[in-house]
Amino acid sequence: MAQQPLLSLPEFQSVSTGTLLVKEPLNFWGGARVKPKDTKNSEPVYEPATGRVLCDMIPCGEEEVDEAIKSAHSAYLKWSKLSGMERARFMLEAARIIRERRDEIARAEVANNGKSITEAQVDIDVAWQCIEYYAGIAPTLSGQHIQLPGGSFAYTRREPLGVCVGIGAWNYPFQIAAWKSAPAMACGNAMVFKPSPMTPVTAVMLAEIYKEAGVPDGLFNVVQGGAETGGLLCHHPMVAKVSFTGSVPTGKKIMEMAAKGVKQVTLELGGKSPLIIFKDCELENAIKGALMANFLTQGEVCCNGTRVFVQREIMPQFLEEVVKRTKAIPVGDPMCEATRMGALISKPHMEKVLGFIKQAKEQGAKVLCGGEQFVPNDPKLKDGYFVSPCVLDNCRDDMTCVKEEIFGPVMSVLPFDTEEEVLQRANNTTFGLASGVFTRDIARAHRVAENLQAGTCYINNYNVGPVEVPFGGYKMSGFGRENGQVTIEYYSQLKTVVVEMGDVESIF
Ligand SMILES: NC(=O)c1ccc[n+]([C@@H]2O[C@H](COP(=O)([O-])OP(=O)(O)OC[C@H]3O[C@@H](n4cnc5c(N)ncnc54)[C@H](O)[C@@H]3O)[C@@H](O)[C@H]2O)c1
Ligand SMILES: C[N+](C)(C)CCCC=O
Repeated sequence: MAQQPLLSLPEFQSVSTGTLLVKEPLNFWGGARVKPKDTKNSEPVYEPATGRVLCDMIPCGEEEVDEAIKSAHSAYLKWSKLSGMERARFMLEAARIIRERRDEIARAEVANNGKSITEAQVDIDVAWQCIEYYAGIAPTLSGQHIQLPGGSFAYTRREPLGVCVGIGAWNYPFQIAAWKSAPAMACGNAMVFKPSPMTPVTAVMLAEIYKEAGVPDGLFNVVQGGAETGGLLCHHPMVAKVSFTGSVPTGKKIMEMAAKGVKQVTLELGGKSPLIIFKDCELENAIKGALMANFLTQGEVCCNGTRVFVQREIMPQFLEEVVKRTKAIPVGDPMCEATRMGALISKPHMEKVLGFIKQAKEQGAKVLCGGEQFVPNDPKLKDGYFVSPCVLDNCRDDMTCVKEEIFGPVMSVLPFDTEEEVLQRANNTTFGLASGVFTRDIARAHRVAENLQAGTCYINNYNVGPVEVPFGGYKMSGFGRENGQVTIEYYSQLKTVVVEMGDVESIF
């Protein structure tokens, strides 16, 4: 196994758009970066803001996946024997290192993903907060004592699952790796993580940070690759669980593969979430909420509220203000502090998003602003994948832009008249990840939250995601949860121990 020394993270401090080239191996197991065995299936990875090649993604084959999983298993044997307090100390140290290196990691994330530096910094903050949160939970994991007749008793033990696999999407590369590894590690598991082939750069930085924090070698491993490598992970007999973030079609395949080995699965899938704005809302907040619900990370957010239902009486004021503010969103170099929207993940994805907008116009929607490829003045950004943020009016529920996940900066606005009507329309989807409601009427807010078929309902806000709060879907948006206390149940199993204090009463 060829191993490289740790990459010094501070070298990312000087990264600006168009300057980063990643040459170091991007796999990590056995406590070090590992060079790929075979470079024949390598794929270029692009910097979205410039269209320049940032690095090569070289997929791991069967032998490498097996090495990574065995490395995880040997770490699991040590890690699972530590107390929660001991595990917490390593995790808190990892959180501290991430906090200290926030800007370097954020810059690498921006170069690879294309989102604005302002958002990337928040993502890194959420990552260390998640690790800190689960470090706090690790020492509290405990079982129950149950008294039985005659002095006998039973107790339960919350035990880890073993080697867990994490498979991530490209929109929150570092954060997803933290959301999966933190609860897994708190419960005593080890993890092999596969990032999206489009964003291979930052997960390995997290692996180095865990190593520096002192966790056993092999506790958090990174294998690079796409569908084939993902399949090898899901089928491996030493894997106990797969936690997946990505699209619905891939989620179905993951479930099928995991079913063959009766492995546990968490699926965090896509969405087409409704945001309902009643005429009695505080309009300024509702407008800000609609922008937050649609334009974070260039609209590439699973829980975005992309179907914005506005009560007919306030539609003119809502549209006027939302369009004015959408037009004012600074789109451009994602490394600049003033930028609020960067570049989409890839050229094909940008073309797909523009295709949805074209189709929306053909089906009768009216583009009130944006919806075009945007070429910033800076010559180095001329080949970047920028799209101007778009507001669509005259939308109907049967249009493709209203039914399908676009995963780009496109807000579809739909009028409604009554609460009953809007609830029926909002729930008329196979997705169920998130939802939102703006109203001053407390009773209505809770009634609507109760009746929306989604894993999250935001009242008078949207897309806030504190790590203490569970996150996950209803219907085809998936199952299982990330974040919050409940996620412990998805990374552990309960053993019951029954203790007899008297003699055995046998009927034989
Ligand atoms: N609910 C959430 O938390 C959440 C968060 C982010 C993104 N998403 C969803 O993810 C989608 C966009 O991300 P994407 O394009 O990376 O999704 P994707 O499904 O194409 O890929 C996700 C991951 O699965 C891997 N993969 C693909 N085929 C596989 C297979 N056959 N076996 C094993 N692994 C396989 C990919 O390499 C990648 O790592 C959107 O639908 C979005 O809504 C959901
Ligand atoms: C925007 N949030 C709330 C951070 C969620 C991001 C998770 C998925 O794309």
